[in-house]
Parts: sequence; C-alpha cells; structure tokens
Amino acid sequence: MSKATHIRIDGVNKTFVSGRRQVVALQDIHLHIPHGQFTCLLGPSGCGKSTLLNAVAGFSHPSSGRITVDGAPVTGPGPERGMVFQEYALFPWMTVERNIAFGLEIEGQDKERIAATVEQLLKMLGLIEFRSRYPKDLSGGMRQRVAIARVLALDSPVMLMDEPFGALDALTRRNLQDELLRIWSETNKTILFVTHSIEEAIYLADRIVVMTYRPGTVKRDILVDLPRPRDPAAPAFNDLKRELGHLVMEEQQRHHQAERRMAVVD
Ligand SMILES: Nc1ncnc2c1ncn2[C@@H]1O[C@H](COP(=O)(O)OP(=O)(O)OP(=O)(O)O)[C@@H](O)[C@H]1O
Repeated sequence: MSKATHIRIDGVNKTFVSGRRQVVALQDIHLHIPHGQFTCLLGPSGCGKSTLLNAVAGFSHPSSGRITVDGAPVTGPGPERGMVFQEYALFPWMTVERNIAFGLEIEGQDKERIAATVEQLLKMLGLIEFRSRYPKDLSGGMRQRVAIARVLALDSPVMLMDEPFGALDALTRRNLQDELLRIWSETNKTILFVTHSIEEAIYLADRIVVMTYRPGTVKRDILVDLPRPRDPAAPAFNDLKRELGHLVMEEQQRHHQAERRMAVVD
C-alpha cells in the first residue's frame, strides 16, 4: 500500500524563451493536491498542462515558485512519482513481462519478488495471454496497459499521466478509464492526469482544474461530487459538461486569436 502523499504547487511560473519570443507557459499556479485525490488538468492545446505536469515530475524546472511532494522540494524525477505518457514508452526489444519487470530489476529487487509483482500486474491489467509478446505485436490499448503496469510495478504513490488515453479509440479508452478508476480505488494513489477531453475529466476526476491559454493560469478549480460509476448520460454529468465546455471554449478562442496574430506578425 502506498503511503499518503500530497503535492503542493506554490506560485509556480514558467517562461520559455526561444529567439526573440518569450512564452509565459505558467503564471502564478497555486494548487494543493491532497493524498489520494484524482485531479485532472483540463484545457485546450497550449495552455501549459504538460509544462505543469513535467514540472511536478521533475523533468523541467519552474522559472520560479516551488513544488513539493510530502514537503520535499522537487528537484528532479523521483521514485515516488511515476509518469505515464501518451506515447507508450516501452522498450521494443523486450517482451511485455520484461518491460514490466525492468524498473524492478534496476532497483535490484530479488527475482522471486519481481516475478510475483509482474504476475499480479499481468492479471490486474488483463495481460496474461500477452506476456511473451513484443510491443510491436500489441494494439495501442494493450501497449498502454503495459505502460501503466510498468509504472504500477514501481508502486509510486503519485501517478502523473499526460493524455495517456489520447491516442486510443473510444471503446478502448473507456475500458482503460474504468481500469484506472479500479486501480486507483484499490491503491489509493494520488493522480494528476492531463486531458483536453471534458468528458474524460468528468468521468474520472474528483477535481478538475481548468487552465487558461497563455499565460497558463488556473481559470477554475471544480470539485466533482458525482457518484461513481459516473453515467455520461446523466443530467448532472451533462450540466457540468456544458459548464466546462464554455470555459474551455473561451480559452480555445483565445488560442485561435493568438495564432491569427502570430500569423500576421510572421
Ligand atoms: N520547450 C519549449 N520551448 C518553447 N515553448 C514551449 C516549450 N514547451 C512548451 N512551450 C510552449 O508553452 C506553452 C504550453 O505548452 P504545453 O505543452 O505545456 O501545453 P499543453 O496544454 O500541454 O498543450 P498540448 O495539449 O498541446 O500538449 C505552449 O504555448 C507551448 O508552445
């Protein structure tokens, strides 16, 4: 069982400089994500969702501000934070089970313990029959299951997920969303999940943080108290979908306006 882990993001700013252009990707972000919360970062392309997630992961550093996990400042990647990307970051030369075991082997765990963990994860994610296959012989959905299993193998109390289901068809996506919710309820992990799908955010999250387009700020921070399993056809689901639709659309329009301005400048 993972230990209780919370994330604090205090006054985080991030500016990218490329040539003469400066892009303020994040501006004055404050978020406290308590232990076990499933939080979605929602917003159109370019509003800084990945930048914020990468900063929490420790892959890139904020220009200013502070991020802590359980009070410890994030200075780089760490084992208490597992990351799942949209593109299945698997080793193509390893079978499914070797891919899942890899991180544990690096940690130097003993063989029996690794085998037991891998077995449990193969079962949990419906991968038993695929254990000896290579990633190229799997569907997108199966590859993403393996990517999730790899992160779960390390038992990080925090899971950071960057549009993990973005490349999947609707049915596979719903299937994996359900599996993720099951795993989350069984493991009590703290999840920070990036998506630009409003429906996905409402289906999954305890809390939805809507971000603005450039500079990326917190536009709205909404607690979702709909009972689970959530029904996308329910009136309350649709009310929230409409509300979020307006918020995201405003930012989408700002994105389009900015693109048109840039086209004129260029
Ligand atoms: N390395 C970089 N150098 C310069 N600008 C960057 C860099 N990374 C991101 N940006 C800019 O920062 C802004 C935020 O980008 P980010 O990728 O975080 O947005 P996002 O909301 O995750 O979008 P998407 O859904 O398309 O991934 C964008 O305007 C992007 O062009």
